[in-house]
Amino acid sequence: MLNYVLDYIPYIVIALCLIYPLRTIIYDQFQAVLSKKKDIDVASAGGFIPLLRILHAEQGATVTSNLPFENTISVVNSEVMKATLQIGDRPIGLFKFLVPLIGEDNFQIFDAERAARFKKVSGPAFGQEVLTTKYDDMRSIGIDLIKRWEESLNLQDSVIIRMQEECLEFALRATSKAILSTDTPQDLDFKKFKQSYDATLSGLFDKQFGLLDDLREEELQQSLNSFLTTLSKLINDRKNKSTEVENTEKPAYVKDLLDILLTENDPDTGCPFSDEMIRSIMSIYLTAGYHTTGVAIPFTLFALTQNPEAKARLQEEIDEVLQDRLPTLEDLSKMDCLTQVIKEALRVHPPGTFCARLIKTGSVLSKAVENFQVQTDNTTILYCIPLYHENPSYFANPQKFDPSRFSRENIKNIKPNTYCPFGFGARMCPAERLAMVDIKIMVCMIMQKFDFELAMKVEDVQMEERFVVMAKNDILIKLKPRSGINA
Ligand code: HEM
Repeated sequence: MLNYVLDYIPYIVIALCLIYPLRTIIYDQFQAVLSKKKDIDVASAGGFIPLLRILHAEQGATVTSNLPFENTISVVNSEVMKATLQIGDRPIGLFKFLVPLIGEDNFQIFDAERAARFKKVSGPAFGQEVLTTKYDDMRSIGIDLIKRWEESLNLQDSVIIRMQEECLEFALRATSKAILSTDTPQDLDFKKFKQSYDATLSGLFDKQFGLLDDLREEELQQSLNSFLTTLSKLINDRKNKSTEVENTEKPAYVKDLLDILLTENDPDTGCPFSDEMIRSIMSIYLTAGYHTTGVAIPFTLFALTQNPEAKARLQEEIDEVLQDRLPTLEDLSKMDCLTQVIKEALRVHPPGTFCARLIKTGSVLSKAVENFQVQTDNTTILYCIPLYHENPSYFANPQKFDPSRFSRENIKNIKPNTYCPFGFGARMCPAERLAMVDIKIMVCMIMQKFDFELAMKVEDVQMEERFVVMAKNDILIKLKPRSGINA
């Protein structure tokens, strides 16, 4: 045995001599392998949400390192969300990319007190009264779309719809109706308005990552100008109309958001809202309501195509409640199964990526958050919405699409501060009710009129992080006629 080992000694010595001069290179390579995980960034992770998924898997509920922003941590914990419910400040940098669209001084980054004062004034714009007044108009937009699809169906047995694209159109129209009123000018070229808006949002989003070449930069500037000019025209038309109405007899009228901005004082200055601020606020509300609602509808339909039992149950409810008539606002509020399906779809496919709060120096947080390394020292907390929704300690079997989680019996079992498609606390979405009605109108009327199935491979339904999480290749839905209402 000893002889056997001795035979190899010369080889070992030669190998060591060869390796020794290369020791630094080998060490560097070894370090590179070890640190590879640390180098992971948004691009190599495949997006910001996948990056957060990886970092949370490595670091636990609180991620304090390797985030692409300074003084920022990411937390997936209901106690931390609870402790920060009252915090109403956001970090300024987060929405900087939208400044060309919404201006430097914009509601998204109003500090807590200013935002609260504004919300008090604008709150009624999303109340029940406005919803009731606007409901028929919003539903008519849905009916227009459905009629268009039916016309295509007259010529063939089935039709394939780019559902995301179509529902984005619905969402932009419905949100405009809700906040800008029904009397949008006749000469508005809606397609152009939508195109310029889409190009603006997409251009601004990519620009922050340095992804615009000169051609797209030029396109962005043109689209932005076109969008802002049209928006100003809409606002001015309405302003003139308000004066006409004021000069004549004032009808009993429920104020929408634009009415409020045109008639109330800015609580911050005590003077009328400036034209610039009105345009900024309208831009923010449109932007916040458009893509979010527009993607929520196709993702709900997609989830139903993959869950035939839930689909059959919902179909039964729709047929039972509505028989052959159009859904009223009251009908929609009675349809429990519809609400549960949409809530579960928003859990599995939340349009929003993350919420953010700035914990200013001196903010007082409850003791409960001490364990989560949240310093009250000018720190931004990110709350990644999908990570809350897919956490198995909050939602058992989270990958399963199970609308019954939101049934009257089960909903009390959902841990508070874990379900957050519309955000949470002081800066929660002010238009949850409006958004739910918009989604319900479309899902309900589509199911009343059509049988539907997915018209693409499931694996081709891919998420793409834009301003919201969108379907990269759209969601293709095949529609076939079924006996239903005569809209
Ligand atoms: C499915 C549809 C929608 C979803 C999923 C959604 C989601 C969200 C989320 C996650 C936030 C951030 C909340 C936070 O920071 O805690 C937010 C804020 C906001 N949303 Fe929505 N939203 C939807 C529809 C709408 C609509 C239709 C409008 C208006 C017409 C709207 C207006 C706003 C505004 C103005 C804010 C900022 C609130 C603030 O800064 O205090 N959203 N939304």
